[in-house]
Amino acid sequence: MGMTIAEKIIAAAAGVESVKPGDIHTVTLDRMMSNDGTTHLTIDMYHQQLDHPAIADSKKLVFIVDHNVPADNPKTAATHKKMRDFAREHQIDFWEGKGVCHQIMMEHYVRPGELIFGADSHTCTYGALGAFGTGVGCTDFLYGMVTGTSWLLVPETVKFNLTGKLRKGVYPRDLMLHIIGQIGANGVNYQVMEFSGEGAKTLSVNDRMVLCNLAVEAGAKSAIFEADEIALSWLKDHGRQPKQVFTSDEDAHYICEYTFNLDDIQPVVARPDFVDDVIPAAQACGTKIDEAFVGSCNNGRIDELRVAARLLKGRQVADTVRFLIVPASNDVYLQALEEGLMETFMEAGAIVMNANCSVCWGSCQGVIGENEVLISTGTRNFKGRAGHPSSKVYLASAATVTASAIKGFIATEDQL
Ligand SMILES: CC(C)[C@H](C(=O)O)[C@@H](O)C(=O)O
Ligand code: SF4
Repeated sequence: MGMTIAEKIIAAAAGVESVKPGDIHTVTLDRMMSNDGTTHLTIDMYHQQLDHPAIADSKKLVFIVDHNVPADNPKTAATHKKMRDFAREHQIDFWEGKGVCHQIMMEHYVRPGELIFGADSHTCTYGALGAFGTGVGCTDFLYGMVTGTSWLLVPETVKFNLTGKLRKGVYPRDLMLHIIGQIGANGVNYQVMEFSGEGAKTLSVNDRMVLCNLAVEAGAKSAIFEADEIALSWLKDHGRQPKQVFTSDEDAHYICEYTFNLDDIQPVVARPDFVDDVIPAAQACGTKIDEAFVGSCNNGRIDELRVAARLLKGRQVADTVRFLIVPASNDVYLQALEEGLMETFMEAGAIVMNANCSVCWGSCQGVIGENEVLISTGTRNFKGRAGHPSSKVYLASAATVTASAIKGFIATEDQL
């Protein structure tokens, strides 16, 4: 029986010839990332429950402060200090205020064929480069930190065959929200979403990140694209070589297969409070909004900033709306500066913030008040995600978010 890309990565990490879904293996981790959401808890466990043993390989560890940065109160300042001190003591790569963890990982670390654990659910993003990334809790992270290994139950793989090409005015974000709407928030629980087909070839690494990143919102253990020439040339541009490039065998086993024709996708929104409550954006048009947000590890890259700038050029953000634009990293920020996008944002009356999770995380910047409505390119829209429990979050593409910020109510770009 052949193997899928994910199975081949796990087999290599386990040092065995082959694996199959349902097997449990001990795997060697290529890289581990943890952010300020939970690293302080891992460090506490390390000191209190393990009596501070040696770290297996600190060169494989990356700590990133991105969720509440700069610190917004003494409690988060203390968690950051704990991370900073620990990273210094153990020579761990440490990033603070330079961008959202997954964006930093993609720009600087991830390589095709790697097995990467992150103490963050959207670690599945790394599949855009043909790596197996998955989110773990603090206990598993700590175990990996001190042993360099972990256990892994080999997941089933689901094939997503993509055909056609997205039409003008339709974005990868619409495609992925549409897919989640179709398969549901539990659609691929503990399974790998493998994207392939001629439609996959029309997607850039940025586009693939949008798809892989949101996979966990359908319950996925991981998500992956084959590291093809598009991924390899992106990697080369970023000064890295693959660890190993894997392709799925002809006779690999898939638990099921779906086909999505990209030509059929239209702009959509996910309604509050469920990511899989997806409807055509046209049906939500007219809903009054208080805040709009372009940013996050899902949708805060240069592509989305360019879309926002294109629509904002010569227009103004509605008086009744706060429009937050937050680059996913400083590299994205610098690129936007170079292209003059920041001027367009400022002239239009948007609020540009430092690279961080911002209101996607909903505990630091831009939180929304009682009964307020946010339209967001963030990852989640459950009750209270962006602020007050009575507030509401619609998820949409950067184009729909920007058009809505200009109009003051949910609108699509063709309505401008
Ligand atoms: C803080 C972190 C553990 C959390 C996650 O795991 O995803 C956050 O990034 C989120 O998006 O909700
Ligand atoms: S941007 Fe949002 S989804 Fe991504 S890591 Fe930050 S809080 Fe989590």
